[in-house]
Amino acid sequence: MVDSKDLWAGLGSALAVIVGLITMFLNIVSIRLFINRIGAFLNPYMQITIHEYEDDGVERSEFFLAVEAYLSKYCANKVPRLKAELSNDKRRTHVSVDDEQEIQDTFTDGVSGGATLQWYALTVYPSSQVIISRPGDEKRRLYRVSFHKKFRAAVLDSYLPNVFEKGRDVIAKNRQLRLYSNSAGWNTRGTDVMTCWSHVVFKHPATFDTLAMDPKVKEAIMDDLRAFKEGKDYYAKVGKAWKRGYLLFGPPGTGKSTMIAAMANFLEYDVYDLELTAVESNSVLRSLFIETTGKSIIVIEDIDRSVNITSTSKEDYGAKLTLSGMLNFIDGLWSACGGERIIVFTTNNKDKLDPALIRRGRMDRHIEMSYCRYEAFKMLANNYLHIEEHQFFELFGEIQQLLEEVDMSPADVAEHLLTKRKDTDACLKALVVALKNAKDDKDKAKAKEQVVEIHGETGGSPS
Ligand SMILES: Nc1ncnc2c1ncn2[C@@H]1O[C@H](COP(=O)(O)OP(=O)(O)OP(=O)(O)O)[C@@H](O)[C@H]1O
Ligand SMILES: [Mg+2]
Repeated sequence: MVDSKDLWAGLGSALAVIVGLITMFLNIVSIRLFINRIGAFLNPYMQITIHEYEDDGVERSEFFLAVEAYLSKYCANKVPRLKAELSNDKRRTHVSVDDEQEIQDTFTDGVSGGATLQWYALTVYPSSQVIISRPGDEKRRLYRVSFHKKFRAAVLDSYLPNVFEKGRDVIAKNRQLRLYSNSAGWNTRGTDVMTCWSHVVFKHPATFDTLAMDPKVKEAIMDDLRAFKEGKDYYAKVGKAWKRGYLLFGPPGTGKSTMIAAMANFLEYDVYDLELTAVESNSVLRSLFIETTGKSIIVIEDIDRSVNITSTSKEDYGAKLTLSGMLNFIDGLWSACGGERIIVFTTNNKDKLDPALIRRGRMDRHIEMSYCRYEAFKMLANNYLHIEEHQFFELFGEIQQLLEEVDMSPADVAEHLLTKRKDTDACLKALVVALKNAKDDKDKAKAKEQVVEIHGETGGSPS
């Protein structure tokens, strides 16, 4: 039999040992913490880490991607090793700083003076016990930046936001432009038809250099677009949504669609080509609009023909897509959806449009695309045939005179310049013949009109 006193004594000493061990452990931990703290206190440098994935482990961090783009663009010449990968669409190569490297960057801040920062591109591998459930989980990349503590505020308040901003600009520049169009399709369960965007790579060769029009008007449009693109602070300051509306009007073949492509290439914006006839209602229009992203041009071609949204349809309560829906689309919703969007309407008949739809403030600029006049012709001749006025002085003179009298669209002029490309002289002569024919037709039509007028006035009928 064990004596109960001995039992208690045994338990007591076991407890004392356990308490002793715990105390020792806590001491070690606190000593460690203490040492770490002293170390941190004495270490003049601090670090910030930017992980590749967001906390949810699924989405790649926008900040990480911006840092990667920033370092690749602005610091790549300072590192010995780069890596090249194919872009997602496998059409382009993408160069970035290779892993396990140190990259130095400097920055000057008015308050704290010049700072040197050390970036590290690192890859971390999870311990072997971790079960990998997703592709990409087998390694995680991160960027770590180390700098002197005295720059803490400057790095957090100005250097890192600047890296983010510049990195995002680099990403925007490198990305391929997209052309979105809306169409009706089955939803994923195959139960309902819905309207949604699909996209292809936008590759239109048109630029402002190739667009034939009055150079002064062209320059004014380019200035306007430039001011818009760089106007983020201005729009914020005056409390306006960061958007701009353009109405392009003019006869067929005068370059309205070409102008939109030139705008997209110039601004490096995506294009959303909104087909109104496929939009069943205001709410569909609204959801399509909400899905558009910033840095984009939303286009509605032939707005007068797309849908009957004149004022009369306001009263037509049966119409699902209404003028007021359109007006909301243009102004009301902008403020809710961030900014940097341009909206462009094109039409052959400006007069047919409801004034409410195109009043200034909704459509800020009305741009007339007109028939081909001499300045535009010179540009087309240069683009298509690589010729200048002085080389074909006489023919150019003749064409100049005819273009004053005859309305021919740039599309038609371009067509004549294309047909006999190898023989420049023949091309120009063919154009002169076409212009003369058009002039004859115009003169004949005019004469006929006059005859009708004269007979109309005298009450007789033309024989
Ligand atoms: N101003 C222009 N400068 C250069 N090329 C032009 C111009 N206008 C027309 N073209 C040429 O003519 C073709 C047709 O032009 P575009 O489709 O831009 O005309 P549009 O005004 O949109 O016509 P529509 O009213 O029929 O839609 C283009 O492919 C382009 O090559
Ligand atoms: Mg067009």
